[in-house]
Amino acid sequence: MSKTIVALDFSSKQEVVDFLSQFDEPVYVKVGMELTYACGLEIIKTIKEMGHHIFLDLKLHDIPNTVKGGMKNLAALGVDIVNVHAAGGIPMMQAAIEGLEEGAIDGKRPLCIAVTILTSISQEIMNDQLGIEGEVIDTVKRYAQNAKAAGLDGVVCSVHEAKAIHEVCGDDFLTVTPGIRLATDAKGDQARVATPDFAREQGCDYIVVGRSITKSEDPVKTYHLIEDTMQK
Ligand SMILES: O=C(O)c1cc(=O)[nH]c(=O)n1[C@@H]1O[C@H](COP(=O)(O)O)[C@@H](O)[C@H]1O
Repeated sequence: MSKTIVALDFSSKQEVVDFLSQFDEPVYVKVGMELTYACGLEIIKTIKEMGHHIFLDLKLHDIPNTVKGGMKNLAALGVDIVNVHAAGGIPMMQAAIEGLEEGAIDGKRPLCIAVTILTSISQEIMNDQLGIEGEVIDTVKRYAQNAKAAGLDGVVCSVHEAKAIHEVCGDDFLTVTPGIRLATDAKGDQARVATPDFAREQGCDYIVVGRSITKSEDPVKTYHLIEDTMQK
């Protein structure tokens, strides 16, 4: 199974089809709000028909009853992973699982993971703007433990927290890590970044890579370079 999830942050179906047509193997892709708001959930069907795995990244964050209803409907799409914000609290995350179980096709629900502290959030932003005291790693660990207590399958975190999360939540608890940059890439809007090499060393289960692949001159070649690094 591929360990690289490619973020399809595009605004049209044509861009998605053109991008994926370059690959002659199944790719694990992430469909987020940009693509969903442009194309609707119909795009899931298109990507599934092309044979790819899908992480549907809609980051649900609302009261438990609303998240439960939302997840019940998402479960019917047959995607592989969905997510919520851990900041919604344990009852909201439990409701997400209940909704997924109710809506599951053939009794098999998608994996559900919780976004901890976004990789675009620095230590300073977390302390000074969000008003959360202490170190980022401690908040991320606490959110991960909440996610595990609620019955989720893993978290989204930065590479820098993956090892600590496996230590407190176990090796089976998934760490999905965006904020991936090649050594030559600019950080852009991300704050807590790391290379694929470091992600492998830290034991990340999956890395999420967007612009380093989608905006590269040869996306297929860059994808394989990154995936080979993860599989070393
Ligand atoms: O949930 C996510 O996927 C996510 C969480 C997070 O903390 N940081 C983060 O960057 N992401 C997503 O990961 C992708 C990163 O894109 P690039 O920065 O272009 O590699 C984007 O689609 C983000 O929405």
